[in-house]
Amino acid sequence: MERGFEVVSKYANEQLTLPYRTTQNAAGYDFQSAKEMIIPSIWKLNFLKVLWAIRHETAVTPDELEKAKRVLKPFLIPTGIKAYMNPNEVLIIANRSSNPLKRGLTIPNGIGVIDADYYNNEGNEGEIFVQILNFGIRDIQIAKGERIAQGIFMPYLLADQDDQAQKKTRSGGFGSSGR
Ligand SMILES: O=c1ccn([C@H]2C[C@H](O)[C@@H](COP(=O)(O)OP(=O)(O)OP(=O)(O)O)O2)c(=O)[nH]1
Ligand SMILES: [Mg+2]
Repeated sequence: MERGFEVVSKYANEQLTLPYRTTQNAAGYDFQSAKEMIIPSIWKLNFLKVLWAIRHETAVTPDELEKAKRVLKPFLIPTGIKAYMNPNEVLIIANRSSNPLKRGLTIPNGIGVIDADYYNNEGNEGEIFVQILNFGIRDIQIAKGERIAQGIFMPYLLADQDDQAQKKTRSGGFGSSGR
């Protein structure tokens, strides 16, 4: 066993498709969304009003502020998939190039870095999520099973000083190691 994909246990009975390549020399394994999701356009809220209000400390209703925070925060699309790989390998999650062009969907972290020690971590079993922000003018509906991003396995290198820093055991993702 070198590297590959498995369905995380909470999706065991949902007939998810493991990531796959669509052409002979495709580098990326396409990941599907595990759930139907609506990704609201960041322009949907009264964006300028909220920004103006915050900046000038004028009245903005708690509702407007809540909506602003919700819509401006990236959404995490669950894939229901975990990836195993050799310890010197990493899985890079990249956007599909058609996503920004056709649907205004961007991956705000640029790329996702899926560490080998994320697999089966005690916090979330290593489920891979795709961060998405919709900068388009329409809300976007993502169907369950729709391809949303691609994963590329790569080897990575260590710096000469690598053993100087103590290593922790990974217990989750998205800031689990602190700030
Ligand atoms: O798009 C992504 C990026 C990361 N991850 C998971 C896998 C990765 O191993 C873990 C940690 O990612 P990263 O190190 O980039 O984020 P962090 O903010 O430094 O979190 P942590 O403190 O958990 O390392 O989160 C995803 O599922 N999707
Ligand atoms: Mg990290």
